Amino acid sequence: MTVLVINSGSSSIKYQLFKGALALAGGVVERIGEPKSRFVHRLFQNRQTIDEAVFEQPISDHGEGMSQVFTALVESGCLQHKADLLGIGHRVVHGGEAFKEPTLINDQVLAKIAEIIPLAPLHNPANLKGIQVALEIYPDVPQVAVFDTAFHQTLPPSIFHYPLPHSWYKTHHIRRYGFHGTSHHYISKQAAAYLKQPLETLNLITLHLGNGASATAIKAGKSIDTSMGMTPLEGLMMGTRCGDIDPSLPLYLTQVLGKSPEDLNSLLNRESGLKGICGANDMRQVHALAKAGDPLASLAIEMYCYRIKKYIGAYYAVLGRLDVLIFTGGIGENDAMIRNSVCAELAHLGIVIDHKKNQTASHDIFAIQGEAGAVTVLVIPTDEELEIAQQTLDLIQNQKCLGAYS
Ligand SMILES: Nc1ncnc2c1ncn2[C@@H]1O[C@H](COP(=O)(O)OP(=O)(O)O)[C@@H](O)[C@H]1O
Ligand SMILES: CC(=O)OP(=O)(O)O
Ligand SMILES: [Mg+2]
Repeated sequence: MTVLVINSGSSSIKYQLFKGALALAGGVVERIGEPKSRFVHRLFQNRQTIDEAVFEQPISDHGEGMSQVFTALVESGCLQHKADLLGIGHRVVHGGEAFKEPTLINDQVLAKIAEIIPLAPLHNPANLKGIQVALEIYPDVPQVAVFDTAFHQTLPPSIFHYPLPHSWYKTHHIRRYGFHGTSHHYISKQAAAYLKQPLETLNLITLHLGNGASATAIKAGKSIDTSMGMTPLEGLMMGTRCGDIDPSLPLYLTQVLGKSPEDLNSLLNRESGLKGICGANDMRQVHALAKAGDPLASLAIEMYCYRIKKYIGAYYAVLGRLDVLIFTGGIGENDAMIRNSVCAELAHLGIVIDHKKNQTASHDIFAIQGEAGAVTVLVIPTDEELEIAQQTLDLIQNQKCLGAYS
């Protein structure tokens, strides 16, 4: 029996089909609603892609996209019938304060996710759309929502409150929530298993460095602070998002430069970060520009690493003792130069990198700390889809034990 995991974005659907912990197939439907939609369907064996089909034709909406995914899964022999699916797990970015754990989807849950839309206007409508479409196609298959915010529900009040009028929290739920929780949680468990130590005994800082980027301080297996806030805009510098800035800046942009709320949204979410400084948001391209002598690309890299370093210092202070520092995400997993710059001159905190180990190219976990380092530094490939599949499976099996499904 298999579990399908769906990560539905505003113009894309990413999916993976799992049998236990093994991914059988996966892919992405991109540019939905645009004339040049693209659907890539891959088959996996032992974590390697053994076949890839690319379809380039217009896909008008998420419903059509999801139907094509289902057809491709059946035609490539991954699913004989809908009944082969034990469950469907959906990534939902914002769960507000309502969802502290994976949740079986029903009408009330859908209504609650819709209620949270004002807190995550970029993400939740697309997630909801994916769920609605999957429910139409697979009405009898149990569906589970797994929230990016759930792992951070352990943040203490002194961390999750903003120093703003308290009534705003009461009436408008304005607080810090944190994101990428599925990834931070997954890599912390992977680190504990790799080190053969109970997670509860470890103090960790996890760095998820992808297009979006966030840092989390984890103590006794719980998130105690994280860099993203009410939305995924706060914290580290990202591909196109600014991260921490003076909160007066949007006021200045509105009052002095006449920018509208839509302009601000676009400027801060899509035109800032690496892209804002040097014009490129893909870190590989930023490196290429820097190598070619572009001073703005070098500046962007320097800013990116400095801001991560600052969070490491802050979280070290908060944790009191640091056992493990983890890099993950497309940049964290692949970019030795960024890891090196982030960790440079942190020997006074016990963070020392072995330059040779740091050059390792691997799809598995590897350690990169040097002999002189007291802190274990790990590179861990994240797998949010696998974590969602496992949480979905656990929940459905528990429900079955309770007799909710026959
Ligand atoms: N080999 C590499 N070296 C440096 N950066 C890389 C490499 N591979 C991927 N990246 C970077 O990873 C980022 C995307 O990370 P990813 O985790 O895939 O993002 P997403 O948030 O979309 O899941 C991009 O900036 C990309 O340039
Ligand atoms: C929450 C968030 O920032 O997600 P992503 O990195 O997928 O954009
Ligand atoms: Mg990712």
